Amino acid sequence: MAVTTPITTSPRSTGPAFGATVLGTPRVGPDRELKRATESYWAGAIDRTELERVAARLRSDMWAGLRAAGIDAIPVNTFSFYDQMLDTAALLGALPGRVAHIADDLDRYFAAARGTAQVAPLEMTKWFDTNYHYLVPEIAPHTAFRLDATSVLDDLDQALREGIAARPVLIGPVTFLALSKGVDGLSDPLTRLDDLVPLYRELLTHLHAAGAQWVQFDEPILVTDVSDETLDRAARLYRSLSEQQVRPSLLVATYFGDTGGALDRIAGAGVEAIAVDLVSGGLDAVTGSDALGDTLVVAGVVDGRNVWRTDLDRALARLEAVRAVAGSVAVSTSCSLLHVPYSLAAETGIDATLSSWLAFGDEKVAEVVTLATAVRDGAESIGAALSDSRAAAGQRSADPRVRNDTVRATVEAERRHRTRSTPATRRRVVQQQELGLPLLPTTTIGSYPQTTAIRVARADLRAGRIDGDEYTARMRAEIAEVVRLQEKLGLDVLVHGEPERNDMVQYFAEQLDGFFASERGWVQSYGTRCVRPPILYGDVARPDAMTVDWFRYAQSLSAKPVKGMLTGPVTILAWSFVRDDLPLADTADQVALAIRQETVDLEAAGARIVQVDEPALRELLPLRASERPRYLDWAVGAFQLATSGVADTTQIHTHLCYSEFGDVIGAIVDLDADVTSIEAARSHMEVLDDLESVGFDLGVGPGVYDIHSPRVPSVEEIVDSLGEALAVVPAERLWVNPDCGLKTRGTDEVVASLTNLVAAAKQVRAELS
Ligand SMILES: CN1c2c(nc(N)[nH]c2=O)NC[C@@H]1CNc1ccc(C(=O)N[C@@H](CCC(=O)N[C@@H](CCC(=O)N[C@@H](CCC(=O)O)C(=O)O)C(=O)O)C(=O)O)cc1
Ligand SMILES: N[C@@H](CCS)C(=O)O
Ligand SMILES: [Zn+2]
Repeated sequence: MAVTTPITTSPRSTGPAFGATVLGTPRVGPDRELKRATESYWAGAIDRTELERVAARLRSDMWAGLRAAGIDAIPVNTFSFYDQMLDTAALLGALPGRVAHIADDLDRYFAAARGTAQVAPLEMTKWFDTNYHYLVPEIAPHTAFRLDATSVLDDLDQALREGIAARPVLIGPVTFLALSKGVDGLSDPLTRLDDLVPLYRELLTHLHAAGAQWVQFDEPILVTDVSDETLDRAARLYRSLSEQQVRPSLLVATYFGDTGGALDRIAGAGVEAIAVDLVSGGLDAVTGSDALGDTLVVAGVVDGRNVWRTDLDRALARLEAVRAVAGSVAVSTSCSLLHVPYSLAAETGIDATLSSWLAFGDEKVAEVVTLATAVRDGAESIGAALSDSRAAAGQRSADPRVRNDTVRATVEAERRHRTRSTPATRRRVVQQQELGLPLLPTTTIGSYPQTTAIRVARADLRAGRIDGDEYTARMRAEIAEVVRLQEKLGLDVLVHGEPERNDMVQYFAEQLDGFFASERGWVQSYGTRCVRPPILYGDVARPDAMTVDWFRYAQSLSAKPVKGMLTGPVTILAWSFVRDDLPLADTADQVALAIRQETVDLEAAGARIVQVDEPALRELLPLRASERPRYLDWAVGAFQLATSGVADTTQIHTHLCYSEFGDVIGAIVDLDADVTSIEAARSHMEVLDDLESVGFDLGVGPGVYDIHSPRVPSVEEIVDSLGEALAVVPAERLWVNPDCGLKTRGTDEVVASLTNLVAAAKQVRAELS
């Protein structure tokens, strides 16, 4: 791969021009080395020195790889031991006061991330519309911001010692505060933006003195519907930073959407460079701007969050359009590569044809460099790469695995089946006759602890140490154990525990046509937890039933109803790498049809209740309000298509979690699920008020305790939660369940918590009768 030299005219300030960069990198390690080292550190198996050695090595390898590939401006400080928002809170002296007593800075940091027996962790929530979760900093009126730049400066120092053209990356102050939570009476953390200015100015001074020539401020908040007031504040802030005499050049990075009017405001504030995401949109904002004549535009033409090979012709056309209006242009990924796996080279089970359609992290880096070469030397200089790109695109669109006319015809024929014929209130009556459940029925969300024994069985199967029969026997033993436990605890509606699922999306993707499930394509979801998003490349069909045998076995062990347990179409899409050659709404209907077939098969196998989980319903909600109604329309439609194939007597449950539901409350009603279990413990049941206020009159199970914490809730606490719920929801519609599945918890905590949950339900039932 040709190494690029600077290709552009110099921007205003001192930083050297560059032609090829990425906005950020994965950090967990190609083989999840950081995950293993961090978890070993937590377990006391390695010390801090060893953990830091692993971290330094990962950084060093990443930078060396980027440099060798031809990237001429390398982002640093994109490493994190847990999360970049938490790092920023630490940088600004804004860790919560409740961890201040912990002397060791790393342990203090981990305490804020994970909590300890004494202190609660920070809340965690979705990073924009991705499957990455960040920790939500808490900002009070009196939070005394104080700069602690040790970590950034150490990172920079390591990079410069290794001869890296390093560009430190920081979360921009506007995004940092906009995503923080106001506490102790502070309603809007952004009102404290001016208080951060001196710290960021001081930081620029330190970074400049240490040798940084560029600094990147990540401001993805600017692609959302921010108010004019926020834009004014942002422009003032960057004006104030750019007016500083001695400093590195400033790059403000926007990504995940269209910058709209924010682009001109930030360019006009005097920063030297702006990064724009030209994959999710944004070209019109750039070409329509007359404020970029002196600005280096870092053009994100290589998709940083999906895995398709870049169409080089299309990317070059975009780069040309940018070059026509910008002072200069550099080629980049659309966002950090945090959201894609490290390298296609690690995948051994993928066929060469499919592989030729894809680009993971390493391959995207190579694409950036190729495009930068074309910008510098002309398109003819990358003739071979252009031919390859065109050949792969042609081959992909003609491949028979991509298009399945039977699937398309069936979806077309079934598409109108989106409603259950009988209204929910009448269904409730027949379902109650069928199920005969007590008032306030108790249940769980589906998964029980994924024990080491379960994971080892799966690893043994993969490695050929055991065969399929032995694996089935081990999973059945787990199911039997979980059913026995639930009978003993006295739960009313049982689950099989999901031991056979490596992941609630990947498990289904592995069995559906149209998906490729990677072996090593790990992507960080939060902290040390990773997922392997499947790649959805073709029309989706269900060759065989996916869950029926496990259900049938579980139901054979108990007279109580066992829930059939499925993942819904929206969540399957949200946690996969989706097609870029078919509208998401169409793919959603294909997945929905497969799930519909499964619900019908489960019903035929004796399931009286089928749960279709949609924890990611909120996650895919577009960042711009104007695009939301269209999304909600197809998302709700897909759920309805998936769930309306069963008889009135079959009760459909759904489960929602990981989000604030305010923006999707109407959609939850429209799902028309007979029972909705929903995360509520951390928000003190507020979601129930929201639901009832829009006329929700279906069954609801607000989570009565938070499964994200190891804490065992007392009977009294759960009774109190149920009291809060009963103030809003009539007893006939109220269910009792935890917030979410129990897969990440230990068995002892689960037994103790569910014992209390059942006792609390019984106590409240007795009070009601
Ligand atoms: C509910 N959540 C989910 C999201 N996205 C998903 N796709 N799935 C989800 O469930 N997004 C929102 C949240 C995020 N929450 C979590 C929670 C927990 C995890 C998690 O625990 N991840 C595991 C990996 C899970 C998995 O795939 N397990 C495999 C085994 C994988 C493995 O490590 N194998 C080893 C060999 C065996 C061994 O030694 O254990 C190997 O390959 O080296 C399985 O069970 O078969 C994690 O470890 O991070 C993720 C998101
Ligand atoms: N049924 C799944 C839902 C998680 S959101 C579980 O229990 O893990
Ligand atoms: Zn959940």
